[in-house]
Amino acid sequence: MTPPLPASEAAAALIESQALTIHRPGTTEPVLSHVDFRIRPGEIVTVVGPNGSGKSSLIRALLGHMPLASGRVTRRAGLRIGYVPQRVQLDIAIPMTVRRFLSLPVRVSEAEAEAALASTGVPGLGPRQLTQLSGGQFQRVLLARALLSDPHLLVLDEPTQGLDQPGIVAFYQLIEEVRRRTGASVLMVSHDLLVVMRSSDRVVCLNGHVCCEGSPQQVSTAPEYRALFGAEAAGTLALYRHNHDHDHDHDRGPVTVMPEGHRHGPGCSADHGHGTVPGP
Ligand SMILES: Nc1ncnc2c1ncn2[C@@H]1O[C@H](COP(=O)(O)OP(=O)(O)OP(=O)(O)O)[C@@H](O)[C@H]1O
Repeated sequence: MTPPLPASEAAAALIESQALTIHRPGTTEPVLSHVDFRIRPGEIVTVVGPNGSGKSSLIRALLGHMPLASGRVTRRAGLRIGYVPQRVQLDIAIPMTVRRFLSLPVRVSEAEAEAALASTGVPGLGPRQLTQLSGGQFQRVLLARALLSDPHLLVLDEPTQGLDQPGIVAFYQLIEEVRRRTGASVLMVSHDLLVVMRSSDRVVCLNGHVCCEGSPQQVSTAPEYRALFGAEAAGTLALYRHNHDHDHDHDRGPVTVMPEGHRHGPGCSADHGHGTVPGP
């Protein structure tokens, strides 16, 4: 279990960006403009947005894996991060057992490896080849590996790519359980709009800049979100309301939208209000 933070740091962000701006390599063309972002202890925050909207770039910049054109990223001193990359990047053909994979790059004991696998619902997979795993098993092995460092923050970049609908739902349930058990915050990129709505504390809708941000309920009714996701957004909202009519959180503040003068990316409503969208 991750040790609780001192009270003085309880509300402080684990990672924060201010006016984060990234350019396409070798150009001055912005991939992300003036993004203010923060994740606090214990939160599940999901970043949504169309293909190419800069979601992965934001994650990489927050982790310090990408140079900034301007702005600032602050990570809490001593922050331990468990990273689950996009599945495609680790879909390797070289023979390797799950057990060996879990010891890369830091060697772990047999007991630690088995406990991590058990905690993500795949006990006993240690001797299996990575290439023999199903998509769902592979994602759980990736998550087990990320948990081995006892992270304060789990970062997952489209963790359910290639999974079927029941597999997606089961994976997000596991993420919520991990958060409950370890107290770790979770930052993820996802395309699974409905499941995102159900399992996140906060959703950030990105399209080269922050289009809108707030509780799932707030974002799903925001015009910026609807402009980006169209019919899919409307369907998501209907399902979200249906599933959550017992559990709406009315305490949260209003949706935050960017101040005047921010750049509109393609697909972002050009006439949305600059100011504050009232909460539900
Ligand atoms: N190494 C790179 N060189 C050049 N352009 C890049 C590089 N990495 C990202 N980009 C560009 O930056 C933009 C944002 O890419 P990014 O991968 O962050 O988007 P994304 O929202 O994660 O997309 P997807 O949903 O398709 O994964 C895209 O236009 C992409 O082509």
